[in-house]
Amino acid sequence: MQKKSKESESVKVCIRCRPLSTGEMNAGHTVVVEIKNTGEIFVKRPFTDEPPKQFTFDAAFDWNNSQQQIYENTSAQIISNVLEGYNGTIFAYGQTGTGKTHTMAGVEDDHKQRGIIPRAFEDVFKGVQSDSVKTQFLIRASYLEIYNEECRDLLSKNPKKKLDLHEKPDSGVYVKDLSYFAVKDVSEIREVMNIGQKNRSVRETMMNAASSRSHSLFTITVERSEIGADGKPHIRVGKLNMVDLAGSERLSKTGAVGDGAKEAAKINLSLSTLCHVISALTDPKATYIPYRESKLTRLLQDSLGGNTKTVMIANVGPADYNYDETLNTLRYASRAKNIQNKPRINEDPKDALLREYQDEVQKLRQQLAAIQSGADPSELMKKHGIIGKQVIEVEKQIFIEDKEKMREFEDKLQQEKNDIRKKAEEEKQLIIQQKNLREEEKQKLLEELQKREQEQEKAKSKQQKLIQKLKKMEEKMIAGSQVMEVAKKQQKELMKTKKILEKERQQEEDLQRQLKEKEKGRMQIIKKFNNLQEELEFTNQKMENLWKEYQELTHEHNNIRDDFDRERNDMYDTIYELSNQLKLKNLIIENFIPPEDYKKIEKITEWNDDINDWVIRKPDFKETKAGSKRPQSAVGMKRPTSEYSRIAKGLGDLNPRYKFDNILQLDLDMPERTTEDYEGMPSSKVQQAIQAILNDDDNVNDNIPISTLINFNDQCLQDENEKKKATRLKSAKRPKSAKKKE
Ligand SMILES: Nc1ncnc2c1ncn2[C@@H]1O[C@H](COP(=O)(O)OP(=O)(O)OP(=O)(O)O)[C@@H](O)[C@H]1O
Repeated sequence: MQKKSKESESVKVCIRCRPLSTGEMNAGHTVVVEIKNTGEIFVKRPFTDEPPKQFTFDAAFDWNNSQQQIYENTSAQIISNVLEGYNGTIFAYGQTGTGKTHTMAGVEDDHKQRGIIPRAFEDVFKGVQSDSVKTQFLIRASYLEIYNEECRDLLSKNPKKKLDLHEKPDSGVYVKDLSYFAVKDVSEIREVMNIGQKNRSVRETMMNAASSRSHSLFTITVERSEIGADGKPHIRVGKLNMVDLAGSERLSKTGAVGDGAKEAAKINLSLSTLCHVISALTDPKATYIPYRESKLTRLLQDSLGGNTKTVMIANVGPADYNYDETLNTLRYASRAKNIQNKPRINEDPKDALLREYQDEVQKLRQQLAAIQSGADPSELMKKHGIIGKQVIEVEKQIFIEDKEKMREFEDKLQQEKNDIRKKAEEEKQLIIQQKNLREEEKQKLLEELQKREQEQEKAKSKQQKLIQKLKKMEEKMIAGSQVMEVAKKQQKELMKTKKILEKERQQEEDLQRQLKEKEKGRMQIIKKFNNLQEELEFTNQKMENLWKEYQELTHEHNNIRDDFDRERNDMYDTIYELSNQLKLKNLIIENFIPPEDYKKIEKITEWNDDINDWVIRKPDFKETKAGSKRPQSAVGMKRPTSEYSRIAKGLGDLNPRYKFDNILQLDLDMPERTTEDYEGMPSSKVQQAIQAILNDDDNVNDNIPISTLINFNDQCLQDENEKKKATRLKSAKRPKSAKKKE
């Protein structure tokens, strides 16, 4: 059941401007941004006499404000709301290199430079510690990124795996299969963040040495259980999203190419969808909010126009060359101020993990109590089902009295185990010393003794394991601490004072605004004039003011038109980049995918609105005709066979298609012969030489002169070569090379 709040509240929008970077200073850039502590920001168009543009936000911070001040004034309140059971979102928005990551994560090793996320960790656990001892908490963390319009789990073993978005009517949009880690203290949650950060997609760009190329979302889910007025435990669940968006970047300005350009195009597309969502939410004529057009806006759906308490921190740069981007950020931030959310406490949700957890701990306690009282724990198991089937990794702190009892019980078990061993050893010695027993009898008795000892030890070990398990599970649930009751009260007082101060500051700002309005209106009040001259002067003054106002409005109008032109050009750049990618993909399809395969794929795929992607359509079995049944394998055979093949095989047809198995037989592939056997009678000289070789050595010398023999060798070879040549020319066919497949 979710408690509905009647109040609706606007998204809180704060501005943060970083200092000029060393590079900007060296390049001679000047500061065009001025920030007042009333939440006002003035931006002056460089190299003009135009009056600076002015915007007012809930708060505005410049380079003199510390990370601590930013945290306290933008986020601290949301953390305590989350502990009460509200959903909260803090997100940093702005041009690339303006300090979003610095604001959200900051510098980990430097205590002063830590950003909102690590500071939130400390406040979450402080809040838990300062709560009542009777309140139990379960805290989980998850970390994901949206890279190139794909959701990825930064805590998964495979952080590049694409995850899908799904929606439930009661809990809204969620990421399927996203991992959650239960954490019991600040060091554990910090560890989770560090693991995730190592997996983030970061790249050096012309605007930032370590630019985030993805939107990242760190979520802390806080479940709290308290005993209500009805004496029953009630669970509230608050979810805190901390979002570091990738920065918008003009392709023409950053000169990104290749993967960088592809990333930038996707980043710009999702950010422009965010801007369209903001515009639609604040446009009274809008009938449709384009949440579904990007993964980012789907995940932020509850934070923008939903049931969440939301803070947007718009980051800007101070330098003149970023004037257009700064103005653009401020315009969208200004619109976002008008988004109305309806935050509500999430009470007793169906899928609270803490409840499951409490049930498990309860069962383990009963089991342990049964063991202590000598009852059979297996009876309890039967009664309550298998315990610990779904051990969930969570955190907690045990109640002191239980802790002591548990330690006593553990010590007792260890003592009993030692006694068993000691007793067994004594009995063993007694058996060995018995003289009236035969050796076999002794051996048998010793074996029995050892078996008994092992069984007893096993039973005790089992009990020890049960205690360990219970301890581990209880450690996953954090309980409030009584010691901190006083601190809690002080903190509450502090928050209350802060709220009052904040309210007063806002009232003061409102008054100042009203004063300015009145100043303007004062000139228009009709008053009596003493003479015509006075009336003329007044009218002239009024005309001058109106003319000034008209000029300002004309300027503003021109600037907005320029902005739209610029935005349109950026969109053209993005479209150009996407068209290039499309052309490349078409080229690959046309040249490397057979048209029939392409058609087949096209026929079976469809667009899925839920996951915003193409999917293979599920076959509609009703539409397709019931196909013939797959034939059964012939008895004793490896594959199905038909009557025809049986007959063919029976008639001795060796065609492999009639075989009963799929064994492929390949005969040895012999090379084609290209020589010919010698034919005809050899010449007389050759015959003589052969004869000479066949005869005895002595005879050779007698019948053939040595020169002849020498000549024979040459001549013989010559004859043979010529013959071979002739034969080759006549008969040898050069083997043909394999035909190239078309
Ligand atoms: N308030 C600040 N004080 C000092 N340095 C800052 C401040 N804000 C940002 N920086 C510095 O400016 C640089 C860019 O900041 P960061 O990476 O946070 O920008 P980003 O908006 O997250 O950029 P991208 O969108 O490209 O990821 C970093 O070197 C960071 O340390």
